[in-house]
Amino acid sequence: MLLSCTDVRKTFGDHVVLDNLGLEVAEHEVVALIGASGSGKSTLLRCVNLLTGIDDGTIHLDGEEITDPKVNPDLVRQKIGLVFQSYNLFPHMTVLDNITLAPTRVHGKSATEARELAMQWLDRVGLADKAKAFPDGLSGGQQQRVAIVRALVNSPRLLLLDEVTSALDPELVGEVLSMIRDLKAEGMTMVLATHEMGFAKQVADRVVFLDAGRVLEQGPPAQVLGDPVEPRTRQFLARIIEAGRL
Ligand SMILES: Nc1ncnc2c1ncn2[C@@H]1O[C@H](COP(=O)(O)OP(=O)(O)OP(=O)(O)O)[C@@H](O)[C@H]1O
Repeated sequence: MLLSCTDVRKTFGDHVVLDNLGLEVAEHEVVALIGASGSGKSTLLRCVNLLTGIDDGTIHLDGEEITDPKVNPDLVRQKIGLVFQSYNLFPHMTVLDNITLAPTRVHGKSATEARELAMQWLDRVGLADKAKAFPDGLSGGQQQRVAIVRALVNSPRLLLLDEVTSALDPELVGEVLSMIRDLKAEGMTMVLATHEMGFAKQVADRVVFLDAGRVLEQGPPAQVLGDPVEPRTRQFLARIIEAGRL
């Protein structure tokens, strides 16, 4: 397994957000996390990227226990890209500087190497002409693609995507989706949290339903989204259908 979360427990005060959660992700697999607001999807992604510490349990990446306090989080984050709903690009920096900042400042790459890599990626996603632009000169879809490139430039083993299409106007969702499909075709391992069941259906190999910080049900998208076993998954999907999101 590339990623193994075992008995992961995370609390905020007396609120148990991840409750002895187990999740395994194989190399090249794309896993979609679904579940009600507050079920712990974002928290799980943040714990995997070591942005949030866990109270108990372990997380292994490629056989290494990354939750071991002796592990350097910067080295782990080099192997795990995380992209947020709100892009989080630095507004005062150009697209190119946004992408090369972490590789040069944190991960020890030379400026030339980082620039070359960044330009290769921007070229691949059709944004090379935006390298010198500032984020506010880009559409939401372009900004999100830049944010994904920023995560990819370290050649991560695992890409975590937290609601990456949720802030976008519907007509811009397609370009981000198609980038993610291309990454899947190239064998990138991804875990994505989403409220968009169509997105999960289109890109995921496996859908994992989180309920109150636990994995309640998982399986192929057609099974979990089309014919779920657990009553709580059925209830959740019924609400999604009511909201017109399936
Ligand atoms: N830093 C924090 N301090 C206190 N509580 C937090 C913190 N971060 C998250 N929580 C709580 O943890 C719970 C799970 O939040 P999380 O964002 O992981 O859920 P989610 O499934 O991603 O929800 P959504 O679909 O709305 O993004 C929520 O009740 C949230 O209020």
